[in-house]
Amino acid sequence: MSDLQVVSLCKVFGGLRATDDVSFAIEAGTVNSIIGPNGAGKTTLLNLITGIYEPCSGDVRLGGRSLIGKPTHTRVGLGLGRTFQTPQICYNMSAVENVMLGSHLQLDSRLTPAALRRRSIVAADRECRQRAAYLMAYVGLDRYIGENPGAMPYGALKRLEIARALAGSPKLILLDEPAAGLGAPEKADLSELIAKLSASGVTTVLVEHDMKLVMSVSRHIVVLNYGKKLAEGAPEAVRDNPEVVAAYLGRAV
Ligand SMILES: Nc1ncnc2c1ncn2[C@@H]1O[C@H](COP(=O)(O)OP(=O)(O)OP(=O)(O)O)[C@@H](O)[C@H]1O
Repeated sequence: MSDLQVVSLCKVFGGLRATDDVSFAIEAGTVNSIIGPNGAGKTTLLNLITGIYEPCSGDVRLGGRSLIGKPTHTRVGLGLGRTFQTPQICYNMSAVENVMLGSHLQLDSRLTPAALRRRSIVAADRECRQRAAYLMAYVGLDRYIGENPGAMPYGALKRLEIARALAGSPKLILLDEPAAGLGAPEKADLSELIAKLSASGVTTVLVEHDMKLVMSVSRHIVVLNYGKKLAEGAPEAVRDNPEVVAAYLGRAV
């Protein structure tokens, strides 16, 4: 069953077709990657899926429902989660509070009950904190729960974003260059975490330059070049596709 469907998606900046009639489907519960040389349109595509950009034409469907024109909180409510290329962290909050932010749609945010510290609000807050702590342990960050993110290494901040995205209970999580800036041991841990996410039923989509990681974790790969879909398929088929190799100018894929 397909979870995410991208249908004839287009985005034009001035005269530049950054996304040019791109269509593909992502199967529920699988790990997928979107790859392509610099400027191929990967980030634009991700921004179209998450609603940062509205497409000129085409559709994005999650679980059969169109996301076009829906605000970010509705997309999150429909099961979309994401991380950013550069971690977007609130440094005036503790690590666990950053993860709690990801649950805000599930909490009662009305002013009066919050100001009166109603028992239900206090209980929900405690539950939210416990779940955030659980998610931090899930991504391997239990030692940082009470820490300020400023004291955390870069690789841990990238995992903190994954925990925050998971706090929104996504059906599908988009990871924007999750391996960028990580060392080899951290990449190995990331690979394990991605496999764990997939095993738990979360559909995963990576936008990633690290081909070793992409080839080892992905079930399905979509290749973009100059805004168009150049190829898609299983890692071996994509790696052996002469057009893909040519697009990477001879770089080993
Ligand atoms: N907001 C924008 N305004 C104008 N042009 C843009 C904008 N965003 C992206 N582009 C252009 O669209 C094309 C695709 O860019 P995009 O960032 O999506 O590629 P990418 O595959 O993510 O590249 P990279 O791997 O370098 O991050 C590029 O030519 C880029 O200059």
